[in-house]
Amino acid sequence: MRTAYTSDQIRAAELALMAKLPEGTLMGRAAAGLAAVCAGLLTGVRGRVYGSHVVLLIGSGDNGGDALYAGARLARRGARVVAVLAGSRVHEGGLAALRAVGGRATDLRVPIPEQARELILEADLVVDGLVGIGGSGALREPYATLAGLTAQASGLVVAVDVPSGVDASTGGVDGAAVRAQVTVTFGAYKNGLLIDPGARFAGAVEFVDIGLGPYLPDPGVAAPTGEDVADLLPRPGAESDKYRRGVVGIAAGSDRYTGAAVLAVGGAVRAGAGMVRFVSSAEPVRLVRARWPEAVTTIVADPLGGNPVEEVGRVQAWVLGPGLGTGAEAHAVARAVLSTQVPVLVDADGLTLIARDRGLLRRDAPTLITPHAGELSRLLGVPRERIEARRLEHVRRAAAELGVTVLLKGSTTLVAEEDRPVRVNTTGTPWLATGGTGDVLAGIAGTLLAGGLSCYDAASGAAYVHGLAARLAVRGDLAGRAEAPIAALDVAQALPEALRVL
Ligand SMILES: NC(=O)C1=CN([C@@H]2O[C@H](COP(=O)(O)OP(=O)(O)OC[C@H]3O[C@@H](n4cnc5c(N)ncnc54)[C@H](O)[C@@H]3O)[C@@H](O)[C@H]2O)[C@@H](O)CC1
Ligand SMILES: Nc1ncnc2c1ncn2[C@@H]1O[C@H](COP(=O)(O)OP(=O)(O)O)[C@@H](O)[C@H]1O
Ligand SMILES: [K+]
Repeated sequence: MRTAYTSDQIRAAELALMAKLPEGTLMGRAAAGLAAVCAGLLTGVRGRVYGSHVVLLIGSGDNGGDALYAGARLARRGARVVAVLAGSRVHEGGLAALRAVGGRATDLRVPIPEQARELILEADLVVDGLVGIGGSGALREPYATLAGLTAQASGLVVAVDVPSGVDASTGGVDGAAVRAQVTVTFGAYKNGLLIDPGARFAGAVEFVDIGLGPYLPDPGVAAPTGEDVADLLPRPGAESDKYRRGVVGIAAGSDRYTGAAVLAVGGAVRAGAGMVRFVSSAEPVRLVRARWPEAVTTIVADPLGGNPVEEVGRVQAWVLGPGLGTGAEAHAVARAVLSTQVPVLVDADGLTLIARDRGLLRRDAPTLITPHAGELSRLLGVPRERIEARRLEHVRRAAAELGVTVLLKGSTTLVAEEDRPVRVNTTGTPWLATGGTGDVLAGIAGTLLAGGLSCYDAASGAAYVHGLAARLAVRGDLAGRAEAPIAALDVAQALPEALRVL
């Protein structure tokens, strides 16, 4: 499990560790790690460090100090290093170290942009040491202008600890931020490096151990690794039969929306359900039978004329909602499914139904909801953009207010349950942004619920496997082939291979 922390948590740990070490030890470790990554990158693109042009963007805090000491190390190896001093103060020790080895510093406090512009645009490497975990709020000038210029840099951009402009604790970005190819982070991951929009700005994250581990508190955010997920997933044993492996019920589709049902059933079948029981009206049932003969189907002609799921048979978990519709008949199906005593996953139209009738969520058995930001917006009465800008806050709030497990979809998928760290998914690809992939995800998570996983584990396990399957589908395999668009069914079809390589 990769754990992540807020700035305050990291600062407290750093203070505890620093108290046991001679002054400057941590910054020394940080700068050495930063310089090593930069040297490796420069060697990769230019063949050597010697003679390369390095520009350091230096703010007034210790983040700038790290960059200056790292710059001094690069200068010692023959790099031509210029520090752009953007703050009202500068880390004096770092600046002296840089100057001592021939590094230059331009005092651009007065007329900043022009000179800095050329330096940034033409450098082989720009090192962002404007602000780190001490940053708060939108970047002020001249930092904002400098951060904006990094988007036009022709060379590499490496952020120190966290890209300036990204809120390290939340991943929020208000205004300009440095867009880095690589972020070299010290001591521990910060939440903002894993959660969008911040994660997008961080690029690849390189971790430098400065010895903080024993001083870190319990994390508020955690990203399961492939190994963690493999450990969670149920595997059939010699004694297994289809019922013990888990029967998942899927109440989805309507005469108007048939595809969602086919995709959700496909996700469930391909994720390894013992059995899928599908219940819907005649047309989706016909299509599901044609595409997935493995599913056992039940047609409910009149959901209002009795309990619409009574005839379905025993299931260990339900998936409710994809393509279900939102009228009175769909409501009757939702009420019947949510009245059962087994875990229920609510997605898509099911979420619209519970947004209108919160009473449906009053139940004893566990409930997992899987909204995207638009659906969560209706549930919380918060604008969609605000949810996307502050995912961590809103996924936590939804779990607390609704008393359910929440999987928030989007460019970063998060899973929240009260009193547990928010889980972040690290697989996936922007190619997943295509109609129907969410239905496949619902089917996968339903299978894992039916297999006995908790909502929390089923949701995070499903997100991981779904994202991995999508990556496989996009490339044909994982070995660096070119990418191609995928359709939702491709994700379902790639599930066995994803489970094989996990
Ligand atoms: N504390 C420690 O033990 C260690 C800290 N390290 C480095 O120190 C950093 C934290 O240093 P600091 O606490 O000095 O803080 P920072 O250097 O992150 O930033 C603080 C400075 O930035 C200014 N600032 C804050 N928000 C701003 C905004 N929106 N616009 C413009 N200016 C803004 C503040 O006025 C202050 O001068 C870490 O991110 C890391 O890079 C590392 O050297 C490792 C050890
Ligand atoms: N930019 C993105 N990067 C990565 N994954 C994405 C992105 N956009 C969407 N996704 C993923 O694609 C799926 C889309 O699901 P959803 O929004 O329910 O669409 P649909 O209802 O069409 O199935 C989710 O798993 C979501 O996390
Ligand atoms: K930074």
